[in-house]
Amino acid sequence: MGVSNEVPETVQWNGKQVPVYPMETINFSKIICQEPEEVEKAVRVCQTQGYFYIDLSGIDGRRLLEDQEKTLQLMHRFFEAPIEEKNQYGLVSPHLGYEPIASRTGVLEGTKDGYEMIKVARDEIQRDSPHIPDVIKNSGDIKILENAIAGSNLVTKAILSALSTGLGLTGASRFECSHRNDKPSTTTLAMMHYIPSDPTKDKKIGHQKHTDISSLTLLFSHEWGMQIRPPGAREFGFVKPKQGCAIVNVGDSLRFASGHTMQSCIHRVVPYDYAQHRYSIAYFLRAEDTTMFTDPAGRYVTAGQWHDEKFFAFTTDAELQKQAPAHMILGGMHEPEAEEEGVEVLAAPAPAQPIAVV
Ligand SMILES: O=C(O)CCC(=O)C(=O)O
Ligand SMILES: [Fe+2]
Repeated sequence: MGVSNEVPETVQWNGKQVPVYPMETINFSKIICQEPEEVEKAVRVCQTQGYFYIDLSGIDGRRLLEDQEKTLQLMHRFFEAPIEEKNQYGLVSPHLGYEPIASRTGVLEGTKDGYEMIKVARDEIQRDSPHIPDVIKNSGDIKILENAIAGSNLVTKAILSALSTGLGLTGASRFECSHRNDKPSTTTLAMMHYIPSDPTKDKKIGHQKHTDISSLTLLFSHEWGMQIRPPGAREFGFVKPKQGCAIVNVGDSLRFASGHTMQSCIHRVVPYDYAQHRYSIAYFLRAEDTTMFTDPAGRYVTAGQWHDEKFFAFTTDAELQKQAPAHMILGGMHEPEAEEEGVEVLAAPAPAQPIAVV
């Protein structure tokens, strides 16, 4: 079969045809220069969709792609280590430390999550003796983590700055002014490992449906599994990993800071190939802890408070989570009548077939 560059519209998954949603691509090199057309496109995409690919394949972004490959190697070494070594400091705070598999609600009714995660906070890595487990704390490892964090910070800040320009924000009202590098925030690099799982029988599955707390999330993964639910869409569908690109999600903080005009991306992770391990790296650019905004309930809250409340909702047991205000997990985004709640209904057990495109 010939190789096609076309994105297939649907893919066979879990016994039915599931959409593969297209995403716009924003060029990082153009964003750095704030080229007006690219800036306008970024604003439009954030207002209408809340997600896009950022193309890092040019000279300016390529280094970051290399840093991510090094981070992946480090992650393999970390996740293969014994649990006592991974859990040396436990979860020091919500944005720092190790979370074992099944710490949160899973993607299916009655399941727990199917991933383990190590988070290294941007503020923490700059301390003299950061809480990073010894297994990834030699000087080479620290350099890799620093580069990944600093590079991701540059990319997300450049996007943030372009969005401010595109919205005509000036002075202190520009988004960067509530994301200053030297002010405390929960900004963090999260490295995740999803274990192989079969949704027809396993009880530790994927990553529950949510919007991110962050302002912008920069996400790298070579493997399929990420699903989004675009604004107004009746069902979840996959997004395709794209060579040379990372995925950017708008999170709650930027939605709130934009007066709720930007869309927070509703997403989740499901096992695509049930036998596959999946690795993802997410940089969560968050607002300074003391930044104030109005949440979907009309409360005037700090970014720190929104983070803590939402983190609690994520990690609390499923019954309590259901009692959390509806706007909490989805950041005030609305879902049209749930035609399907996806994988809860497990029609057929067949895993997805690999797709013949690159
Ligand atoms: O693993 C992924 O691809 C997404 C992870 C995610 O949505 C999150 O950590 O917020
Ligand atoms: Fe997320």
